[in-house]
Amino acid sequence: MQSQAVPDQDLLLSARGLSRSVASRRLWQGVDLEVGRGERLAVSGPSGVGKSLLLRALAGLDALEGGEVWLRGRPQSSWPMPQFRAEVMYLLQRPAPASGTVSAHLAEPFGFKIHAGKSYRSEDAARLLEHLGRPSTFLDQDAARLSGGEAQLVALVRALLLSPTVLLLDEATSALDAETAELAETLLQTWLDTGPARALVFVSHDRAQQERFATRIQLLSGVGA
Ligand SMILES: Nc1ncnc2c1ncn2[C@@H]1O[C@H](COP(=O)(O)OP(=O)(O)OP(=O)(O)O)[C@@H](O)[C@H]1O
Repeated sequence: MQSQAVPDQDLLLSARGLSRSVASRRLWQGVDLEVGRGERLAVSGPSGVGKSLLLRALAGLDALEGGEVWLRGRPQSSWPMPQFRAEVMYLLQRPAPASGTVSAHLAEPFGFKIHAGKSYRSEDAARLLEHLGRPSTFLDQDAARLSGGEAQLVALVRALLLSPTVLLLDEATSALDAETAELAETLLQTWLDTGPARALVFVSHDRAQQERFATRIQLLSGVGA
């Protein structure tokens, strides 16, 4: 896997020499990655090569087998993990089931200790949803009854409200119609442009989305590929 140098002052998330096996099968090794301020890095590769597992490793959701990940130059292993995960957020294709209203679901993480100091404002949620073509009444809907695409929109808004530094999107817009997917891209672009230092890493099987949205594409090759 090749990596393109990001100037030190812009570097947010980096990885060196990552490796991963599942059931004694080596998926990848020696993986280096860098993502800098404002970047939208696409991780590309064939099905089953381990793209999701790479994003999970970057997010600190799986123990690293080899190598290290750094956030703003500080090794993942030295961060309190809840704090690291509050800054490096991973969104998967099928968000975990939610309950209550959409608004209650969006507000929920603001009650977690790690997000103390941040506060939920329903007008912020409504504004983000409006960018995604949803009226403010959407906040009152039953979160358990959302369609797959709507659940993805809510997961995205929930993450953006918490203002992470790096957002890792794993097929996180795959259930959206083409028009709404483009609205999500525009919203993410705005989020990147308006924040202090933010970056995005995403996996998408939609080649057109990858080409139109990525600022850089990094190929993940399996061992022996
Ligand atoms: N927890 C696990 N235990 C064992 N094997 C796993 C586990 N998670 C993933 N795998 C296997 O690791 C390989 C890589 O999975 P992963 O989901 O990362 O691939 P991917 O590149 O994201 O695939 P796709 O493009 O199809 O979504 C697959 O063969 C998968 O079956």
